[in-house]
Amino acid sequence: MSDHNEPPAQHSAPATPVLLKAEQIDAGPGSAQVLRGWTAQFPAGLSLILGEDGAGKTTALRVLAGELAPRGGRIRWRGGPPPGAGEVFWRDPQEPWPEALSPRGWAAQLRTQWLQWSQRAWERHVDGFDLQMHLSKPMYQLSTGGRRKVLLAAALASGAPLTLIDEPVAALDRASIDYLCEALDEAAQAAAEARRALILAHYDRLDEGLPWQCVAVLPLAQ
Ligand SMILES: Nc1ncnc2c1ncn2[C@@H]1O[C@H](COP(=O)(O)OP(=O)(O)OP(=O)(O)O)[C@@H](O)[C@H]1O
Repeated sequence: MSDHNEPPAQHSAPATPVLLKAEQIDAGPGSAQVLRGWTAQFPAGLSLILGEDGAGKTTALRVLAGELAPRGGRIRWRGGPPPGAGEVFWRDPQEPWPEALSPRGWAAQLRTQWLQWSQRAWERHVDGFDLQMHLSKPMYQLSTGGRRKVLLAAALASGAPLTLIDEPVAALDRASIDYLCEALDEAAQAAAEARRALILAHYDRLDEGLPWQCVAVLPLAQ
């Protein structure tokens, strides 16, 4: 980007080698153009896409996940083409759940799908988010916060090379937010060591103590 009036797309430079790059991405849902020339670099460990409501956080995650094709620009993963579906853990929290799928049933599916799935981590997060009593219920019977916690527990247990999480604390109670921050702190270290990228999108930094490797700022009305 050569326009000197444009706000910086990258708030802090990654401290370790870059795993994932978004280069000059133009994209948006439907006919909307939400991202214009979006450029960001994500290293191993924990990173944040930071932006206000409507800034394009979900759009950015969908592009990184390969769910939404950009109209311009490109995604690079480990120096090559974009990550394949088998490398990315991503589920739009707004997406409806299959009828009759329970958290336990979903975890059983994910265990076969993700080589690095940690059953121990899943069970710990189930306890940490107080999900035990909901494990056998269909997802649609859980509250919005309950479904969000299941999604977080699964994302953090997946061990996927690239894990993308949208609006992590939406509809969460205080105790669950505290547990999430502890779990993220631990997951950040594990991801950095295993050279995996864990990327969240949110409107603030959640907890100043979290070891953000990179904070990519999405300005409103790019
Ligand atoms: N299908 C669509 N067609 C047109 N515009 C859309 C569509 N879906 C979303 N938008 C608009 O695109 C903009 C960016 O949406 P996006 O969901 O990526 O932003 P966000 O930062 O995640 O914000 P929020 O947290 O409000 O969802 C918003 O203004 C939204 O209203």
